[in-house]
Amino acid sequence: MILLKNVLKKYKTASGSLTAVQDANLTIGKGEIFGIIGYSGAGKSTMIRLLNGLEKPTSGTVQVSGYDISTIKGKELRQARQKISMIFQHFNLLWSRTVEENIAFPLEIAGVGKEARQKRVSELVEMVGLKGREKAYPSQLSGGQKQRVGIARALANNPEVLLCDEATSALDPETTDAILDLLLDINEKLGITVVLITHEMHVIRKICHRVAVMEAGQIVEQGNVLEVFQSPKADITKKFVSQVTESAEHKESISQMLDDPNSQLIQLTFVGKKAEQPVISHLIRTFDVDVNIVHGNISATKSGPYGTLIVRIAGNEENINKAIQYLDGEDVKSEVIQHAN
Ligand SMILES: Nc1ncnc2c1ncn2[C@@H]1O[C@H](COP(=O)(O)OP(=O)(O)OP(=O)(O)O)[C@@H](O)[C@H]1O
Repeated sequence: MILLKNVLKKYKTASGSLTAVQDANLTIGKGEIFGIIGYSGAGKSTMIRLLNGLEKPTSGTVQVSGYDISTIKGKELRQARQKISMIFQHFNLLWSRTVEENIAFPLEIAGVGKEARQKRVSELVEMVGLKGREKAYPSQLSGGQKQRVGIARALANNPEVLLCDEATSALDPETTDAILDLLLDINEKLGITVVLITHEMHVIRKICHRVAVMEAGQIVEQGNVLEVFQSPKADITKKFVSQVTESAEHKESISQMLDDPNSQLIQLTFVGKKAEQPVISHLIRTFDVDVNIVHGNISATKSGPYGTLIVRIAGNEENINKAIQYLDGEDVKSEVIQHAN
């Protein structure tokens, strides 16, 4: 459905050339929800503009829905763009038009007749949960309702790909979750491919199947969301994962416990069925160690549950090491927590 091959994008700037994306290779399957996460300046917006043809790569290939976006122009590019729709952080609605007129707008542009337009608009209003608000103007809507209009408008012409540009970044946590649930529902009902860019790991955890992590223009890590949560490799990925698993308060209390010379703090990561097995009680019975649970957390991802448990293991060094080896053998990822340098 989407293929990026060796994509390089350089911008010309007053002080020379700036590399915004380099060595980007991605394959996104039909019907997938794929997240691209990175901090500001990582190159996410450039990636999305490469996907909808607003930018051409300096070199490399971008293919979407069977179109070679990196080379096509004019009429062919316009046709391709009808299959690729987009929603935005600040909604980009027409303020002088009502909800139904906003949703009808892309249908008018596509030359859809009045009757068919009305029918489609009412289907879309129903789908995004805006029934009863058809005649309202954007200024009379909450942020979440505005994004619902944005989503309905984006779906009007039955696109194959929906690009979401920080679509929940302007919303409060509860509204964010409601909009993410709507995107999930639409993806399941319509089989539409969703590509979203975000700086929030919560968004990735909640709805994405796979994720690519970007830093300084490069994809530093990509994979199945559950696997990335369980074994983040790049430092930046570890930071993103800790966004959902650790609070600042929790980091502080952990840091105070690290000074005890007779125990080790271990972070255990469980996925799927492992989260339900009696690993800890076995640990205490088999090895001569004491185990104290310091912190526990379990989150749902699109592909199953993911849990972290921080335990303090006390005993002699040999027994602690044996206990850690046992945990590794059980396929539970364990990591000794040390002071950050
Ligand atoms: N049109 C442009 N001309 C010159 N430089 C640009 C242009 N667009 C983006 N850049 C630069 O490319 C780099 C990547 O920017 P990009 O907007 O893709 O990152 P981002 O991850 O989306 O960040 P943000 O969330 O802040 O937009 C940045 O250094 C940015 O300044």
